[in-house]
Amino acid sequence: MKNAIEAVNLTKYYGSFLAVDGVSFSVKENEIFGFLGPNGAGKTTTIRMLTGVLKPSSGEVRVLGYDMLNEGEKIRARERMGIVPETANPYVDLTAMQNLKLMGELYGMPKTEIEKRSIELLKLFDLYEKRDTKVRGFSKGMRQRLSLAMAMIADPELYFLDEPTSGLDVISARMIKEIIQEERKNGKTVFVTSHNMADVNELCDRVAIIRRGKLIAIDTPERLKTLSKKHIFVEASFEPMPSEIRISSASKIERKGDKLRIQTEDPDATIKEIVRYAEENKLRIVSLKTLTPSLEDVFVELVGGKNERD
Ligand SMILES: Nc1ncnc2c1ncn2[C@@H]1O[C@H](COP(=O)(O)OP(=O)(O)OP(=O)(O)O)[C@@H](O)[C@H]1O
Repeated sequence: MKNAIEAVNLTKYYGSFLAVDGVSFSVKENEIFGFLGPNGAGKTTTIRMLTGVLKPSSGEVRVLGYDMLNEGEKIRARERMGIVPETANPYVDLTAMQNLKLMGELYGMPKTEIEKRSIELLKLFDLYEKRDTKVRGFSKGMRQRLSLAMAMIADPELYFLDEPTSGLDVISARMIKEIIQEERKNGKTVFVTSHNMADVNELCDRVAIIRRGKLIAIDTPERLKTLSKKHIFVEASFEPMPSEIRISSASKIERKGDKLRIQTEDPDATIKEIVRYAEENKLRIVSLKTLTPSLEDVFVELVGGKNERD
């Protein structure tokens, strides 16, 4: 599979302040790739360099095979991208329909196609009834839905979405996430920044975590969870319940109601020991399960639980 995005040693200084520090990664075609980090970590700066809005201090960016540092190639790449910036900005004095039409014209689409696609998108985002209302009267969720609709007008191959669900009502956030997933099914690639672990966990095939301008981890959500050393527990309950149990691979054993909660860095070894222990002591295992950490646990552990530049 080809790469939709390739960033090599991407670096950005604002004056003497190093905001993005030698970041390298690639995003495969048809992947939903999450870019996760606390406030001020460098997510927006990175997405702006990837989309050609901001020139890197050094490093290389290729998007859809185009060199984003070459002006001519950048224009061709941008024709095939849909972008929702951090502060999404449909014009408030235009209606929803007018904003979509304007965007379609910017992409150079034929008039009849703009009309057809706009109606389709207004319906998809549940904005059709409001098509002739000025955006000034729209809620934040409606504006964000419209912004994504505008990014979708020319049916791009690749989306860049900066915090698309941040601060939205539940219904708008859900709708946006569903449409992102639907677009992936249609073969599209999505690069999405977020500081919301739950969203990233739910949406993304792979996640990069950025901290103080540096990439500190990049993997699937499930594999990232295994990076956590502190938060893996095995819960077991036996009949009869032993008053004491010795498990050499456990780092801590606690009684929790009718279960034993066993903290471990090696759940595989611990589970095998529990089964052996039960057999040797003629105990029946009533339940046995592994509690893996949430992506949030891992995130807090890796980034230290603080916003970057507080
Ligand atoms: N134009 C600028 N001039 C100077 N410093 C800037 C500028 N833009 C961003 N910064 C700083 O660079 C760092 C990274 O900012 P950036 O907006 O990329 O972070 P972020 O991860 O997107 O954060 P947030 O989640 O708050 O949007 C921050 O410390 C920010 O204050």
